Amino acid sequence: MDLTRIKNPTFLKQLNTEELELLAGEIRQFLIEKLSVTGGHLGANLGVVELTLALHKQFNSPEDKLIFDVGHQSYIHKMLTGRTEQFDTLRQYKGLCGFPKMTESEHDVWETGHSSTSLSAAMGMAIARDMKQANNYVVPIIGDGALTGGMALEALNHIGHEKKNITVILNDNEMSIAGNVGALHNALGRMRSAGKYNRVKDELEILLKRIPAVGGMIAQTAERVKDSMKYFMVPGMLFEEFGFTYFGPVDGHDFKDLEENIAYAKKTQGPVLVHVITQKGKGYYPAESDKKDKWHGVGPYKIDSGEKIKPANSAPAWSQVVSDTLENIAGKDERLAVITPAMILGSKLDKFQEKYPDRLFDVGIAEQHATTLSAGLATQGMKPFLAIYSTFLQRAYDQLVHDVCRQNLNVAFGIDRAGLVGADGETHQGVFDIAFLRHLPNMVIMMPKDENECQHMVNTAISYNEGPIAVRFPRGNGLGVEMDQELKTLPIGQWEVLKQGTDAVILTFGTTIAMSLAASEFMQKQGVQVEVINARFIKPLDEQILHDRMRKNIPILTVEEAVLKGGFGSAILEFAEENNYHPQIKRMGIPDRYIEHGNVKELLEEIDLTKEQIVVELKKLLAVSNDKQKRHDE
Ligand SMILES: Cc1ncc(C[n+]2csc(CCOP(=O)(O)OP(=O)(O)O)c2C)c(N)n1
Ligand SMILES: CC(=O)[C@@H](O)[C@H](O)COP(=O)(O)O
Ligand SMILES: [Mg+2]
Repeated sequence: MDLTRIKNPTFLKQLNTEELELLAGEIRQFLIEKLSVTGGHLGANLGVVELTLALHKQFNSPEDKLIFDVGHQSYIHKMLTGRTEQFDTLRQYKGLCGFPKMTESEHDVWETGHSSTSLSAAMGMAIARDMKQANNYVVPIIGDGALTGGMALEALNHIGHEKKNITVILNDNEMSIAGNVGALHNALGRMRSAGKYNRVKDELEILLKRIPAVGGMIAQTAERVKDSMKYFMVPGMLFEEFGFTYFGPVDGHDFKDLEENIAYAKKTQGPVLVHVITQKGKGYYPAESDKKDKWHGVGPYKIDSGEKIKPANSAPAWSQVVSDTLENIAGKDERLAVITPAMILGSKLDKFQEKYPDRLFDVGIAEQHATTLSAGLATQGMKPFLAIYSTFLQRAYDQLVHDVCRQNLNVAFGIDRAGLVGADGETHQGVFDIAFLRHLPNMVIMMPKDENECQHMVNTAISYNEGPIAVRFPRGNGLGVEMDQELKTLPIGQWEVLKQGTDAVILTFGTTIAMSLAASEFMQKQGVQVEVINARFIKPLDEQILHDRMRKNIPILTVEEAVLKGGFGSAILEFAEENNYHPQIKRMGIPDRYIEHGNVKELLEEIDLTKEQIVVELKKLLAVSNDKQKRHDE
């Protein structure tokens, strides 16, 4: 079938099992081909082809609300809702988003990207439905990994209490990005092996109803028998205790099983949970057989061999530099414990885990727990290093404020994916961490200019014992610089002059150093000497340098790949105001809006965070400054 002709999912209602199976095969083939060029979350999507088809056949989207948790597995949903022909632009600039996006389709009723929000959103939609006395279905689809997120458990608790009609589809593939972890994961494992329960319960109820209620004794005893059997037989007892009717485990690749159980669930009053067992990567051997992550998220690859097409850059990944440094230090510092909230592979910590299995803690998708656990570790004299993406650290704001910084605990944060991340887009850009960390008392924030300075900053963070400290670093690979053999500790708050100059100064750090140096070189050719300083400590500031430059009234340009509001540039403005200086200051960075997906270069150009714009801003600064000087001299 020509998949690009699918405009909406209603046609599915006419298809029988064989036709659905045929369609599933075509969709799988389409995804394998398209993503071999664009990359994307192949493994997760290959696992939900049948499930998504069955859901769109059984429910009437968008009246019925299909809510995809994390949303990385919504490609089939997008294909069924008229977006197949956009897949050549998947996760590209101005192209198809890799997560649900309301502006793309009315069928995308909730936007995700961060995990574990679907049940709470579903509860909100169910309450609204009931207040409006409507009767649509609300159907969150949540993975076994996302279910380990605290929000999901908060929502289960509330939904079960309110007994709202919500049909939760648990997509259980035993995987998070890597293998799933946690007691809940183990409980799901028991449920997977427990076999069918629902029909047994129904048959039992039919049998019990046939027993003549002699004086009620038999019926009461029979009821007790049923309930006690329930404890032994209900694989989903955990969910039944939460007030849900549990259906499953259901074969997530068998249309008959899927449709039968979804139909059952639709007829059931109150909260329902359908436990669907799927296989991540299904239908593509290189993904299915992958031991690490079942091709959760991949770049381009060769279809026949499954060989991944590596990008040219041979420099080590920033995450690898951090992980290797942790490994180096772990051998010398018994206090070190490394914590990751379900990102062991993204943070390149698998090798560390092999070498130090007792000092690496994967807590699941639980950033709040990870942060306060780290704080608890620090109270006992240990040195926790929390490896966490900038965007996911947002989940733990109060733990930062209330547990870590207020108690001034020695927690080190390795803030990965700091800055624009590119293809994952607005839900994942790591651009807010400076703004939400800088105003926290006691917090130290630094960012390295290259991998060599990165290893020294990791070492500095671990040897620092005066409170919380964060080293932030970007997604991707480093610059390929020479690495020192000996680790150093950097003096806290000390900046580094990279290029001398007296006419203006650029204060910058991390990924915007290169464009700043290039702009300064360009200005030098025009006879203007622009100093470039590596402001590698975002907090505390290098006050000695600032007093010196501001006293001389040198125009200052700050450049950062982070939000302007509350960012590093704001700190410079605050310093001038607090010390009664009045230099010309201009800030460059991320504007006050969300930055969508695309490659980082395109995104930087979109927001004018470029060498060319730095030159423009420098010229404007100098013009104003010269004018001021002229008026002053007259
Ligand atoms: C708050 C948050 N933390 C971490 C992630 C990174 N992440 C994306 S998908 C994923 C695993 C999700 O597992 P599951 O829900 O089982 O979905 P599957 O990929 O197995 O289909 C993780 C940890 C995220 N998106 N959001
Ligand atoms: C969907 C999700 O949140 C993760 O899969 C994320 O996309 C990983 O990002 P990296 O590719 O930067 O590790
Ligand atoms: Mg999973």
